[in-house]
Amino acid sequence: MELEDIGWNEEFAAEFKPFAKKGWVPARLVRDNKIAYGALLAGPKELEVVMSGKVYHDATSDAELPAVGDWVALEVGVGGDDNDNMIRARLSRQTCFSRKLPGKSSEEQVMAANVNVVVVMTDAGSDYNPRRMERYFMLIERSRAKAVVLVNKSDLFPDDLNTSAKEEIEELNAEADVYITSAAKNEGLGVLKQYLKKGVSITIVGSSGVGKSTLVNQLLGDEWQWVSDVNELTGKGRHTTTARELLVLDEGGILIDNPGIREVQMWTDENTLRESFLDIDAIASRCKFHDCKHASDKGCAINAAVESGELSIERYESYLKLEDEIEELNKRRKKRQMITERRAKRDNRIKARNLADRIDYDNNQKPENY
Ligand SMILES: Nc1nc2c(ncn2[C@@H]2O[C@H](COP(=O)(O)OP(=O)(O)OP(=O)(O)O)[C@@H](O)[C@H]2O)c(=O)[nH]1
Ligand SMILES: [Zn+2]
Repeated sequence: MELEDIGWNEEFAAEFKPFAKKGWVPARLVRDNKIAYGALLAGPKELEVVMSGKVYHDATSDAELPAVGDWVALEVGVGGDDNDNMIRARLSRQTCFSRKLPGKSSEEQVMAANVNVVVVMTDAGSDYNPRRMERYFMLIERSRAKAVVLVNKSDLFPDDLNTSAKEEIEELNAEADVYITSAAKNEGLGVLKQYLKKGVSITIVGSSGVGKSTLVNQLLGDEWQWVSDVNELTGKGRHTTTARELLVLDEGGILIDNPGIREVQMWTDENTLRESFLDIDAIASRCKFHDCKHASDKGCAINAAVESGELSIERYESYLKLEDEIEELNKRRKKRQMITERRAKRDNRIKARNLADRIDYDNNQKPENY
């Protein structure tokens, strides 16, 4: 395995020159364990690494800390205890797939660095939501990666439905490549070959249950050939490598899949939910009473629409559940935000765990006029 196989290129090499003079080596981060990172080096070799106090302190926000997919300059074998591989610098990101955390408008969370292609999975059925698709496109455009959309589960829907979803998505974003696929039946996936080339990093996003894992399994093949040469070297079996968030596919291409990306599927909000019921809102505006609960209220336009067949009963029921769903969503988000903040505080403390860093860190924690 060469560095090029895992995404190294001329720009990275140019930026790395001064670091090479110090005896540091390039590595790509394949895992973020919070306490330590996993890094893949030429060889191939996989090492546990920690970030230096300088890298930690120079980061003015969490988004600037090393993330999965980043290229770093590594000092191998300093000290002698378990902290002996140190991230000395992070190279500039050529792309950066990130999201703004809900509630903290300025806080950015990096899901993966240096991703070249983001594959969005949806289907032509209940998952299909043009507003959500637009928001994915927004994230991808900001990341500077290429957008590829799979209208999956094509085996479950009529051809014309699949085609109209595809065409509508193409209208939303002329830059995106859109394909109809069935991950379960391994149909139409061949189009991904054009992206899965040596050194190209891709990641997959989409709602829960849309087929992401099924696609990953198809790409990896039945034998789950995770960077087999690395495995031979480290003696790590398939179960120990599942924690790795960056995989080199045998046929070429690098797959990045981590919890941050997985969670993007929950990244929906009140507005998106409400927008998906705009048609029903329009009907509701015809209700006789302004505060109509659309249950058995007199003069309810929604009830009338259900009776006349203009509105399906299923859609009516999900509309009634909307308010509950929004409340649930907001509760979940608040909880997640609290956990994230608490965890971030703890992790930052742990990351600065070697002694010098720790002293540095503690000094910085003191008030200015201490
Ligand atoms: N009919 C059909 N079923 C599919 C297809 N792709 C996936 N499925 C099924 O849909 C279900 C969910 O698929 P997953 O691959 O686990 O979905 P996921 O996106 O990874 O879901 P999360 O792990 O929750 O994010 C499974 O039962 C799959 O077998 C498809 O193309 N056609
Ligand atoms: Zn009503």
